[in-house]
Amino acid sequence: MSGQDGVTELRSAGEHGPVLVGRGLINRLETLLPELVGDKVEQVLIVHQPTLREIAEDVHLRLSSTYRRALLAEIPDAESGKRIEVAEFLWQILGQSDFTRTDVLVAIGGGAATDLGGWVAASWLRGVKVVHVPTTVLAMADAAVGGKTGINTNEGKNLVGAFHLPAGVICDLDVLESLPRNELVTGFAEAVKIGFIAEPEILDLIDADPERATNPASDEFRRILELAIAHKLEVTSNDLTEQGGREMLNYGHTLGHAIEHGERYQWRHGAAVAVGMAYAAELARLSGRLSDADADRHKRVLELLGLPTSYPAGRWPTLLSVMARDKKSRGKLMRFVVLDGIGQPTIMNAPDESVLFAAYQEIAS
Ligand SMILES: NC(=O)c1ccc[n+]([C@@H]2O[C@H](COP(=O)([O-])OP(=O)(O)OC[C@H]3O[C@@H](n4cnc5c(N)ncnc54)[C@H](O)[C@@H]3O)[C@@H](O)[C@H]2O)c1
Ligand SMILES: O=C(O)C(=O)C[C@@H](O)[C@H](O)[C@H](O)COP(=O)(O)O
Ligand SMILES: [Zn+2]
Repeated sequence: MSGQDGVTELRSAGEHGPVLVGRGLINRLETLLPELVGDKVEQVLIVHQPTLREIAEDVHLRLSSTYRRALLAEIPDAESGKRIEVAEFLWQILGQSDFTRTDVLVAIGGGAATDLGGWVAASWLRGVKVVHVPTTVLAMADAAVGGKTGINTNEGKNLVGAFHLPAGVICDLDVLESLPRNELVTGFAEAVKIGFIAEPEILDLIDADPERATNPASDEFRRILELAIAHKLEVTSNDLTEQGGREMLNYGHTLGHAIEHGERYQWRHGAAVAVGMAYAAELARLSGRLSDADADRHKRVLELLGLPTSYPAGRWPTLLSVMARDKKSRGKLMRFVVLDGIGQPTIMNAPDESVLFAAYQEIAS
């Protein structure tokens, strides 16, 4: 899939911009960005997390010579950035600089930064261009791709948002060198998710050598990343607004989001989704859909990576009430993504509360 300069360009049939994967890409942003957004742009707003300050300042310098004005905005880290107050701060900057529909927002950071940046771009003037520069494994493999954007509210995760496709996504593998191991591994959970719902090759690569699979310098890591991106692009280009196939990308998220909410967002999204997948596997196994071997494979692969697969027994009543707010619910009916086999995701409609509880007991610690 790689081009001559070592850059892979992944594209989808729809209006999603290209996803570039390679090295040294951020150092070429002043030439890459105009290729993605055209030549009408006068202003850019670069939004970044505190951990990416040095990189963002360098990008700011580069883009200041390309555009009439480059603005730089630092947002609070992680989930504290996905809040309405932070969006208001960015809207204020956009308003005070007369940011127009021909201008572009560049979001640099993990999934929290691309979710917030994407949503501010979606809402400003009802939609300005956004280019994502994801800097975590999770954001490269999942969050920056596919156009889901949003923020949290006190009641739950991502409850406010919009579908807004990026004009491009730039995955510079060099930036992963500074990523702490825990961030790398928890972010990997979303690639594992794609492995279970559609691309078992990802699981085979992890089984064969988990160290190499999670090493951003290895061919295996790049293969996994590109498989995950390509799958997400394909699914979301067929179903941007989650009327059908896209729901499968929510595997492990019904319980996962409830755990994040219950933990006041001190758990990483990927870690919560790992527990959520272990739970969904038990739900499918107890319902006679998934074999014991395939359910056990969830636990094995996740634990090989050092991801959690259990959660305290006493939390069930709260988790159940938060799960009811999941976006897949229809009225009072809860819906879960489960597997009929590896690579065969489907929706389980309105499961009985007794089976939901029984599955939880299988993962309860
Ligand atoms: N829109 C989607 O389709 C989608 C998909 C998956 C997840 N998400 C969202 O993404 C978020 C999780 O993303 P995340 O795991 O990337 O979390 P994150 O954005 O909170 O980043 C995790 C941590 O890593 C730091 N960091 C980022 N890049 C770094 C780097 N290169 N070096 C050192 N530190 C770095 C960040 O500052 C932060 O502290 C959640 O809010 C989740 O809901 C969205
Ligand atoms: O892109 C999607 O669709 C997904 O569900 C990907 C998920 O990994 C991601 O965490 C997403 O933000 C969850 O969406 P939500 O609609 O359940 O908030
Ligand atoms: Zn997710």
